Amino acid sequence: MSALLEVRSVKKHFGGVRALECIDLSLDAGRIYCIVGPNGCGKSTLLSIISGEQRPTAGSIWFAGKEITGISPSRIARMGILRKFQAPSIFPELSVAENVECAFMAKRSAIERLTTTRHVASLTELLRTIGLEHRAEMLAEDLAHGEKQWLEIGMLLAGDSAVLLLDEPTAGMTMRETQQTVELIRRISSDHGRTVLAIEHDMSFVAGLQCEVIALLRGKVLCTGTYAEVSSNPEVREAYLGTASHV
Ligand SMILES: Nc1ncnc2c1ncn2[C@@H]1O[C@H](COP(=O)(O)OP(=O)(O)OP(=O)(O)O)[C@@H](O)[C@H]1O
Repeated sequence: MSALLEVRSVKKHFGGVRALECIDLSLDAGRIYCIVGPNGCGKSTLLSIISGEQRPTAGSIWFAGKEITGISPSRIARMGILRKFQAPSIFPELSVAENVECAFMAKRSAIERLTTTRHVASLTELLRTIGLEHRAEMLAEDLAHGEKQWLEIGMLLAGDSAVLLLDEPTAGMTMRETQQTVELIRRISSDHGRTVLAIEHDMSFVAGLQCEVIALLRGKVLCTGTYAEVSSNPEVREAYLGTASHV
């Protein structure tokens, strides 16, 4: 089976700063991947190149067998690669259900909008997936921090997404919220078949996902493997505060 998303020999230089050096990645449909690495190693730059916000200095990005290098972020989003930033992009003055409704509206055709029974079923199912069915009528601005993040993930799911790019999805969350986010992302992959590529610093989150981990260091892929494999790699441990006990 060919990969859904491929990063081929991607470099990104900002003047003399070599943010990325010859990155190759191959992501399969429906699987979860986590990028880890110290501050400044190129994690955000890599996500920005995949989502089209930045052009690589060299190399290419391929999605579902087509080259998407240099395509605008909005076209890439319409093709099914959606990015979530740390600060949630939700409509605070709308209810939780209305927020998800907006995401459904953005993708549905006029005829589909008229088939309300099917739509109500999808809305209810989606709210259940993100654990917010009991909050459907609550204003989004009144949600707890973690719930706002789950709502935005739900909005990405409601759109025609094949790949979700998540930028530190558990930043600022309690341990319990982090654990619930692990469960949500695993459901997104197993039940909804979405590919997830997340950047994360919280190693309990990375370990909980039980996914392929990609360790970056100074713009290069240092190693890939399970959390246990990557976290026991001496170079990875060295990169995190010398012998880093938190990896
Ligand atoms: N627009 C830019 N102009 C110049 N240098 C940049 C730019 N964006 C990123 N860099 C540099 O590229 C390198 C990689 O940055 P990047 O933000 O991708 O790292 P990161 O791993 O996401 O870091 P963090 O974990 O702190 O978010 C850093 O040295 C950074 O200073």
